[in-house]
Amino acid sequence: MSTLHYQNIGVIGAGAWGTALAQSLASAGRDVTLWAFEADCAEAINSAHENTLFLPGVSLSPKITAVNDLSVMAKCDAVLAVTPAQFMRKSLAAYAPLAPEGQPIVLCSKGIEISTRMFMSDVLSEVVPRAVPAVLSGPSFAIDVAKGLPTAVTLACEDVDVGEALMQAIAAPTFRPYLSTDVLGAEIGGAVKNVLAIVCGIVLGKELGRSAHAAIIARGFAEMTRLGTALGCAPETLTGLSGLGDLVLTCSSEQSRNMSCGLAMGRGQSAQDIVNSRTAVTEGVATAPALKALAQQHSVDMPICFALADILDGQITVDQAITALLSRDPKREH
Ligand SMILES: NC(=O)c1ccc[n+]([C@@H]2O[C@H](COP(=O)([O-])OP(=O)(O)OC[C@H]3O[C@@H](n4cnc5c(N)ncnc54)[C@H](O)[C@@H]3O)[C@@H](O)[C@H]2O)c1
Ligand SMILES: O=P(O)(O)OC[C@H](O)CO
Repeated sequence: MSTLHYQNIGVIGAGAWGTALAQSLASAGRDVTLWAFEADCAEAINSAHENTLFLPGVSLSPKITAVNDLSVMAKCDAVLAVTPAQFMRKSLAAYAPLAPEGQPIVLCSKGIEISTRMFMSDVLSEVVPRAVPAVLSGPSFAIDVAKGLPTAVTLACEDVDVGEALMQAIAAPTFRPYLSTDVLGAEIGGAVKNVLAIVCGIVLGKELGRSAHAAIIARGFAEMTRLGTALGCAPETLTGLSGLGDLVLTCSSEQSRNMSCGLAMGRGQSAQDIVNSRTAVTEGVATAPALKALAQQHSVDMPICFALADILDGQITVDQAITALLSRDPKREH
């Protein structure tokens, strides 16, 4: 049992997920300060207790204080970083001069930075090296968590004492974190499953059937495992909540932004048009090319993920990708 105790929790990023996490933390009795990038979003949360921009229709706890000023985060015992992956470096860089030595920063976003092929923990170590890094990831739709529907997630931190204290702070009646020390392993699942969820959406949008859908999930999991193994992650992390757990959720629900993006692509819309029509982030679209580059750098074959990257950058059409995947040489399963 850790002797550390975290009561004041900051959340950087008031999108759907940051807001849902703030709500869950408040339900667990924590004092929560939620930083919103948009000043009017912070104002709406404080005055109407609703995030009308990113999580409309959920009545938020009045115990959540929203701010538009990052300096408040420095007074918190621990901070959750929840801005989309492609904005994470910018948000952390703005916070870096304020961050106290040894403050735990829990990365809750899922993706790989396009320009550097870095996972969020690599970005954090580079930008705020004096923070203690942790990762929270697993099957968790923001709306479910905000409504108090139950789920379980992986909470990874190499410092076991800090990890245990974070687990105590984040655990809520219907939100159950399981502790791990495999930070990178916990990040891989979240990044790769978003890419695979788009592919699963395409499969269903093209009406290729549930058998093809299940085959993509299983072969996609094999790709995730190959990458994780090459990068030194523990196999049990990949079969856990942040890996297989989140893959199953995201690939099987139209509620997922990534899955629904794929569905629309399978029905003929371009990814760019879909992304442009949304205020919400579709992380897999940005992560797919970064994932392809990272996997190639490590000589890891991920044909399903590569096919999506090639569709997104216009090298091949959806139909050509399907034909190419189906005409690969037969192989051993393992
Ligand atoms: N929504 C979910 O169900 C869910 C669940 C688990 C994890 N996540 C992950 O959480 C992360 C955040 O997703 P979300 O769903 O909360 O976001 P969202 O789609 O609800 O909102 C978009 C977010 O982007 C921010 N933003 C837009 N422009 C910005 C800029 N220039 N600089 C900084 N921030 C900017 C907005 O303030 C807002 O917080 C993603 O990595 C996502 O994969 C989401
Ligand atoms: O809506 P998505 O596709 O961004 O998925 C949300 C969460 O990551 C599910 O765990």
